[in-house]
Formats: sequence, C-alpha cells, structure tokens
Amino acid sequence: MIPSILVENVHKRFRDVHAVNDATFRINPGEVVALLGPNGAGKTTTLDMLLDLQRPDSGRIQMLGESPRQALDTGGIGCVLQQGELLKGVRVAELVRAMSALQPAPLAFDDVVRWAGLADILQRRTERLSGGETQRVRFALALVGDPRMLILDEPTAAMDISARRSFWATIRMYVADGRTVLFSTHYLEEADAIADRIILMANGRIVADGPATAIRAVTATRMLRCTLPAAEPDALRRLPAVFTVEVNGDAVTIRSGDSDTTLRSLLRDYPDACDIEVTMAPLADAVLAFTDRTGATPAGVSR
Ligand SMILES: Nc1ncnc2c1ncn2[C@@H]1O[C@H](COP(=O)(O)OP(=O)(O)OP(=O)(O)O)[C@@H](O)[C@H]1O
Repeated sequence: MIPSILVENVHKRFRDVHAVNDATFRINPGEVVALLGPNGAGKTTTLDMLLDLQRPDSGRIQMLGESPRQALDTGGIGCVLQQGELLKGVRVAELVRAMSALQPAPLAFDDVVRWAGLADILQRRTERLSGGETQRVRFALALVGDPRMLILDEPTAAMDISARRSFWATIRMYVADGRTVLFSTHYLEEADAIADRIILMANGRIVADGPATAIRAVTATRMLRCTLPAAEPDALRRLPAVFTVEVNGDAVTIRSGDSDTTLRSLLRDYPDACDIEVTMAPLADAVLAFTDRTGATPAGVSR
C-alpha cells in the first residue's frame, strides 16, 4: 500500500534551534492522526515540510507516493494553515467559487458549503468574519479541490466549543470513505476524541507514537503541591509513581503518574505535609516529566 505520508529521518534546523530532530513516521490512507505537543515542539515545522513550505535539511518525505510539490500540484492535498489572511473585499461565496474554479476536479459548491458549515455566512465579506468563521472559510478552501488528504495546523484554534464539536463531526464524516487527516493540536482531549493515533512531539523529537489510550499514560501526569518543612528530595523521589520532585524552601512540587497512590504514601510517610493541591500537569510538563524519567515509552507505543 502506498502510504499517504512517509517521513524518514527528517531534520530541520533554524540556526541553533533543532526544530525537527530525526522525525520518522508513516501514515496510511484512512488514518486520522493527531500531532500533539507543547509550544515549540516542532509541529508546524513538520507540517510545513509536508506542504513544501519548508525544505528538510536531510531525510526523505513522500506524500501520496510523490514529492510534496507533486502531490500539491495534482490537488491531492488540502490544508489549513495557522497563518495567512483571507483575500479581502470579497464575499465568502465569491471566494469559494473563485478558488473552486482553479481546481482540476472541484468538489461541488453545495458540498463545500455543507461540509464547512458556511450556509449562514455566504454573503458576508471576508473582513467581517470572526476568528472561528474565518477558520471555517479556511477549511472550505482546503476542501474545494476534493483532496484525498487534509493537513490541518491547529484548525480549531479560534473556535468556541460548539464550533469545535461541529468541526470535528464534519471531519469524522469526511474520513468515513478512507481519506486521510493529519492535524496538530495542543490539546490531548481533542487528539484523544478524534484521532486513531497520536504522534507526540517535544523539543523537535517524536517522543511517542501510538493509539490514544497508550499516549494517555504519558499525559496522565499530575502535579502534587504541598508544604513540607525540611523535605528531602531523594526520599520523596522514592514514593510510588513519582516522576520528578522539586523542593523550594518548604514548597514541594511532585509530578506523579498516579497521584492517588503517591498521595496515600505521602500522607502516611509525611504526616506534616499540608496545603496539599493536586492538578493536571500542563502538557509540556507532562511530556518532559515522562521523558526525563526513563526515556521509555508506554506499552503499545513506538518511537
Ligand atoms: N522560521 C523560523 N526561524 C527560526 N526559528 C524557527 C522558525 N520556525 C520555527 N522556529 C523554531 O523552531 C521550533 C519549533 O517551532 P514550531 O513552530 O515548529 O513548533 P510548534 O510545535 O508548531 O509550536 P506551536 O504549538 O507554538 O505552534 C521553535 O523553537 C521555533 O521557535
């Protein structure tokens, strides 16, 4: 089977920043894959290389069995980028029709309108659109060529919750007949709800690649904060499920893969601990705590 996306040992540097460091992955037709990672992980740079907006320093990329440029020229790929303004001074319907007219095999106008949910804004001028509406029009422009594959860079960034929901419902219908979608996001919940598979990036590297259930083990990290006089980091590190410990005067921060178990032992061994707070670790924190700990990946996950 020809993979939709093939990335092999790809590197990209910007001066002293190694934005993408030895990325390798393969995405098959019909897969919906999330590229998940904190700010600066290398998601946009990776997607830009797939779309020929950046060239890798080394490594190989194939899209639908061709070079990214060839795949784009034959209309095989639709994309929604983070940046790029819509043409001003035109109505949404005019813009969609004009872009459709440039496609070798366009999707019917009514289908574009239905998929992208544009019915109520067709006569609106592009400069009058809200952030979420602009994203919907961008999505429509990604669909006009009826592509086999969609590449979406944080497609729901400006949308409210209900717009997000209907957007992802559309994507689910869109992939039902075997099309491929790769999208980037900061949100585990979003990746988890939509994707068959999650590729997790941090600091330019792919740190995990597998089904959402397995990636959840990485991101289930909790932060446990408490006040504890004369705390010894090494002793705290030996509590069960602990990834990292920071001690700052009396303030202790523990990152744990199983906060219930850690907390029970903490209270048993350190009855002086008080002001205890348990919160979800931010994604960046969770990924780093996880990769610092063992360098290992959870069961069912490759990298
Ligand atoms: N054109 C550029 N010139 C210099 N550095 C860059 C350039 N583009 C990206 N970088 C750097 O490369 C790293 C990866 O950036 P990238 O935008 O790919 O991350 P990201 O995961 O998409 O982040 P975000 O979620 O914030 O969009 C960052 O350190 C960024 O500052």
